[in-house]
Amino acid sequence: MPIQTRTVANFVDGSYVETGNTFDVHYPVTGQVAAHVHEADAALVDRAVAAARAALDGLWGRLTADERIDLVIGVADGIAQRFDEFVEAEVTDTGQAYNMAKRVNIPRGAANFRAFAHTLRENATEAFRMETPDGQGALNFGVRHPRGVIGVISPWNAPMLLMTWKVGPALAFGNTVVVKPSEVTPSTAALLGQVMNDVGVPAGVYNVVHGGGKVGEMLTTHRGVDGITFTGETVTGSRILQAVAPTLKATSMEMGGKNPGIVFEDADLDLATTILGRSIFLNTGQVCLGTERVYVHESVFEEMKDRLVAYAEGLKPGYPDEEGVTLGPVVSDEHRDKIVGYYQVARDEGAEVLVGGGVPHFGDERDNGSWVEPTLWAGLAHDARTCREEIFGPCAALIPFSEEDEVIRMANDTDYGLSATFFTTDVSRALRVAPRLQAGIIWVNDWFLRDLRTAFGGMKHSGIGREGGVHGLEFYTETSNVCIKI
Ligand SMILES: NC(=O)C1=CN([C@@H]2O[C@H](COP(=O)(O)OP(=O)(O)OC[C@H]3O[C@@H](n4cnc5c(N)ncnc54)[C@H](O)[C@@H]3O)[C@@H](O)[C@H]2O)C=CC1
Ligand SMILES: O=C(O)/C=C/C=C(\O)C(=O)O
Repeated sequence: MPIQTRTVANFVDGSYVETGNTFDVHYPVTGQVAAHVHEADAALVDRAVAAARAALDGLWGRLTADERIDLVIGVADGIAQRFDEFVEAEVTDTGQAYNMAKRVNIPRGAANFRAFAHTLRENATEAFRMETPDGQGALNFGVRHPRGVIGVISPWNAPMLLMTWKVGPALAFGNTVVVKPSEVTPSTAALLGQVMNDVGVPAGVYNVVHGGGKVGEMLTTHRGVDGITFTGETVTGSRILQAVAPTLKATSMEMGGKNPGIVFEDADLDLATTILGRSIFLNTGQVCLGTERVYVHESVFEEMKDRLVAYAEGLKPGYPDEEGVTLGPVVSDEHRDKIVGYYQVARDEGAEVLVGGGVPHFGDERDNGSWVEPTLWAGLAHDARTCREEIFGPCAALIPFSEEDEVIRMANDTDYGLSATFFTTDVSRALRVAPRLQAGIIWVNDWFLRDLRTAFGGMKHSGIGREGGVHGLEFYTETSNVCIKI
């Protein structure tokens, strides 16, 4: 499928800005150039931050909450109106199947604006009446203020979903934003600028600057930025925390994972196979919540092994628009090389390769793309690098266990703590095990079921802070307490 090469510009103060200094984005299916992207420089980042500040102090900051919420809901409608353009941009940047972009990533982009518009409408601040020595009392109540100019730094694996997951609440709660999308997948963030103009969001509320870590750092160190919300790798998050320290910015950090899946002996194995198969291989394993360690009770280990291998063998790699395609490329050659490097590490660590382990050969233009085989291993020690380090590819290690306490210990024995998924038909076990797992999100008998009103974030090296529903208010607003003596 030939694709059209696009030009992707920055979006600052309501207008697209080309800098003339471009870098290329590649279509991972075939390696073709998908876009020429205009990289921002420090002067443009300054302009974006100044525009965001001016909007905050200007019309946007003066809107009533209802007026603002109407505009935020308008953005969701505007995404729906340009649905096909967003799908096309997402598919050509990531190589993911049209089905996935159409059913998951672009609709969630719109939902992220609607959900937080409702959060603001439906949640009051606290109020406490207190006693005073004169017997008259006093009334305390909270007043929320937007935090200010928010720098949004987002990754490439679900570009539209993860970028709007930050922009939706930021705008709903009254902030303005400067977004630095991943340099690998910049197109949907740029297109969203068009929607902002379509629906009448004032200039300067939403800004986008393109580039890699250097441009991200211009935001994290900028004195005009009040908060940084980040999704990406843990090592990048750590760098960002160091960079923000001198200017004392608030941060919200969503980072990497090495998520366990557990199959107890009483699990419904059909269900466990289908859900775990999805959790390991969806989006070619590039989902932060996906499973990379599968612990299976020894009594059903061989059966689950065969079932998951059959699942992997049944995946259909193909073009994004091919009927029934269930596996795409990974996002870039660089990421493919990282995954293939781990495939070698696994072999060096003595893994039995149950399926995959290499790079597929198609005999056509896709051999210039960024493909890897879906891969499962057995025979790895629980503390092998393959079982400890985030790979972020279509792969997982299968590890047997015999006791409940043992598997909880192994599941928690990691630097990360983003998600955990387990399968059991025993309600008592579900209630007993779930609270003992050290993860921000725990699913029982399902995976990636998301209610946007719930807390989302990671423990340990997977994150600092929670977003979602009212939890995002902690980061996107600041509360003053007003105490009135009666
Ligand atoms: N916890 C969560 O909710 C999620 C976490 N992730 C994690 O994201 C990672 C995959 O995304 P990647 O794009 O590879 O992450 P990454 O950390 O390489 O890049 C993320 C963003 O940070 C920017 N960046 C890089 N260096 C920077 C610096 N020094 N200062 C400021 N910005 C900088 C990048 O340009 C990009 O926009 C995985 O580790 C995955 O687990 C992905 C989705 C959700
Ligand atoms: O549902 C969320 O808020 C986060 C979802 C994460 C992904 O879709 C991903 O990492 O691919």
